Amino acid sequence: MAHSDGLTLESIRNSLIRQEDTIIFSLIERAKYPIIPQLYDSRCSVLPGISGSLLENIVRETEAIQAKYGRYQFPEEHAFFPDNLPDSLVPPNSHPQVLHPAAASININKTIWDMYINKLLPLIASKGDYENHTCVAASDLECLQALSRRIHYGKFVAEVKFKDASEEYSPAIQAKDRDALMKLLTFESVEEMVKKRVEKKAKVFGQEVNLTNDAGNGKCKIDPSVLPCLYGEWVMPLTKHVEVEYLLRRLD
Ligand SMILES: C=C(O[C@@H]1C=C(C(=O)O)C=C[C@H]1O)C(=O)O
Repeated sequence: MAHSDGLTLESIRNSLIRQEDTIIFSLIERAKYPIIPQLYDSRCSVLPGISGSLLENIVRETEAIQAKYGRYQFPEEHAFFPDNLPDSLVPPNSHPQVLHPAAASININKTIWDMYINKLLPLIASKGDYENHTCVAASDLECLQALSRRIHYGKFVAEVKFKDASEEYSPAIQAKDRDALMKLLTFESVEEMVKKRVEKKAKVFGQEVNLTNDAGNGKCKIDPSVLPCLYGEWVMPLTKHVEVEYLLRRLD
């Protein structure tokens, strides 16, 4: 069903499908590098007088620049270090506001950061060193932003689902019944398809391309089985967590 804002569940799902490509390509890029423990450890900071890990500092400062130029005016973008971001110099964008204003209070980037560093990275890279730590941090930031955008897209998914069936969602929202909301918004068959598709995409995007053998030589730049695991254990549950959090505030 199309709403006055033009959103449909199908258009939202198409965006999630396209975002899979971004996530998988960014992970393939990140898998070129090792895990450099000093990058993530605040005790190993090489920056005199500055606290926090190198990755934290690079992310915080990159976000400050991007905030100045308007990145966080868009409701699908969420900063990892939202406190004390500079104001945007760019005039507010004129996109119609689709989400309930309470959406702005939902940011689960701390959880996404921990999942990425502690659970996901060890599945795609092993410990080692690489001279240019900043390059690796920039690659981490690409992955983090792609995952964050996808997971917080749950707000849009929830908005459309609510508009499509407000009479079913409203009583569960009023009763603050998280389990009932989770049940209403879950589509297991869609989740199974997502897991199969991301595995296939990792196989296709990660294959060696050469001119003599179209199918590549079976080598893959990233283990494709990581993808259904990443999506099944973290990306989809966290997206649904965002959906529930949004719905709980939808009638405020
Ligand atoms: C995002 C949706 O909501 C839920 C979460 C899904 C996901 O994160 O991919 C898939 C199906 C649903 O269980 C959806 O219905 O498309």
